[in-house]
Amino acid sequence: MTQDELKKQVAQAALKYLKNVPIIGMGTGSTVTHLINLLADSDFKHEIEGAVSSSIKTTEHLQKIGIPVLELNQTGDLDVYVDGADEVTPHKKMLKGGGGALTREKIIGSASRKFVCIVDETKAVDVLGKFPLPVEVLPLARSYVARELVKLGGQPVLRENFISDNGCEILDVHNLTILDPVALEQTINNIPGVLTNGLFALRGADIVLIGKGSEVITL
Ligand SMILES: O=C(CO)[C@H](O)[C@H](O)COP(=O)(O)O
Repeated sequence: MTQDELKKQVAQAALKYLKNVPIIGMGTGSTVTHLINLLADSDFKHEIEGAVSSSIKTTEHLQKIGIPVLELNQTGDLDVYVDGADEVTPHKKMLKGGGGALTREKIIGSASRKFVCIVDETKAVDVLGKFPLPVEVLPLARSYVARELVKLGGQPVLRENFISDNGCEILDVHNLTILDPVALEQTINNIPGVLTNGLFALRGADIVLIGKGSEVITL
């Protein structure tokens, strides 16, 4: 199977977590795009009252298939949030933000009782950090934050021609050794000017679905 076929397969397996959930939380990325397409053809789409979306791209896609998009401020905590990841460990810690939606993803994921992470097998790792760690920064703090990230041993690279949905920039940090993802997540978030970083370790996933060969593994 191709990587895209694995993404579609794992998205299919995630559909059942959205059944009988009136207000769903929806992530961002190509795996989630498959999920929204499958949702459009599902027999329970009409039962969904609305969705809280993690990006403008996802909002547009949800609206296109007729699912109303709600603000998190209107809904309170959600039952289920489904999203992809760039890396995930057997302990369900994730590295996310390849698509640049990390801040909203972290907010909605944190405000959800169940975080379902859907990935193809190439994203399953033992140790996080091969994928460059995205750090969303206020533009005026970019250089300062970059220097602080160098002190932590990383090599920050400004994501070219990219402005997040929050009007911020992203530094992709290469070569970090992530021995303690919880500690590093907190350390980076404590740098003034950082909106958030792509480590999802303090609040990892509750369920991880991995598309592997012809099957889907559940952690
Ligand atoms: O964190 C993300 C976006 O900010 C995505 O979940 C992550 O980049 C995985 O994307 P894809 O499903 O396209 O592989």
